[in-house]
Amino acid sequence: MSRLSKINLIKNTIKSYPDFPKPGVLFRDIFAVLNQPDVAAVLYEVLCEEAKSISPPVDCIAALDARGFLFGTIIAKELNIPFVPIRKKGKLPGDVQSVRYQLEYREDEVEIQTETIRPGQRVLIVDDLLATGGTLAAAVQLITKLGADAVCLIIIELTDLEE
Ligand SMILES: O=P(O)(O)OC[C@H]1O[C@H](OP(=O)(O)OP(=O)(O)O)[C@H](O)[C@@H]1O
Ligand SMILES: Nc1ncnc2[nH]cnc12
Repeated sequence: MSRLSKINLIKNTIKSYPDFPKPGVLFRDIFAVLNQPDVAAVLYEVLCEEAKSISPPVDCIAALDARGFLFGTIIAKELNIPFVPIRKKGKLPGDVQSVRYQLEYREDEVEIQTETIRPGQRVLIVDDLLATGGTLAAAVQLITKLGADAVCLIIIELTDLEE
């Protein structure tokens, strides 16, 4: 299967739900892909190929709570590099760095354990979806605060939030 066919298969499997969780939001459900093992395998393959092609290579994967975890752990295993969680406020023990941000339909705060990232590392941030970009921007800020460099890998980019 060509790369384009793989991407089209993934795209056509993602389900869309109008007006969820509130009017005006077209919710894209990545779980529809994980519900079909053959399509999930294609998605994992595309993500791992993408992550492996990054040059210079990344030192670890930082994935976003919660849907980013579904893909970040698989990429980390395939590349044999550490997995680091970026979680919603109050869920990670020990010393943490925090950043507050605005989502498409609410406000939130994300945290990372300071000991998980070393200055100078190249960190691949993984998430399922980019809407306003607020979550990703907050994650990049967290990585930067710890003195590391951020590279990003996102599955779905919403190009029109009014859709
Ligand atoms: O680009 P943005 O406007 O910031 O939105 C994108 C973020 O919103 C969703 O996560 P959510 O916070 O809903 O958490 P979940 O993964 O736990 O469902 C999604 O998984 C992204 O992380
Ligand atoms: N439109 C959307 N679909 C799925 N997850 C989202 N997170 C933020 N906006 C979203």
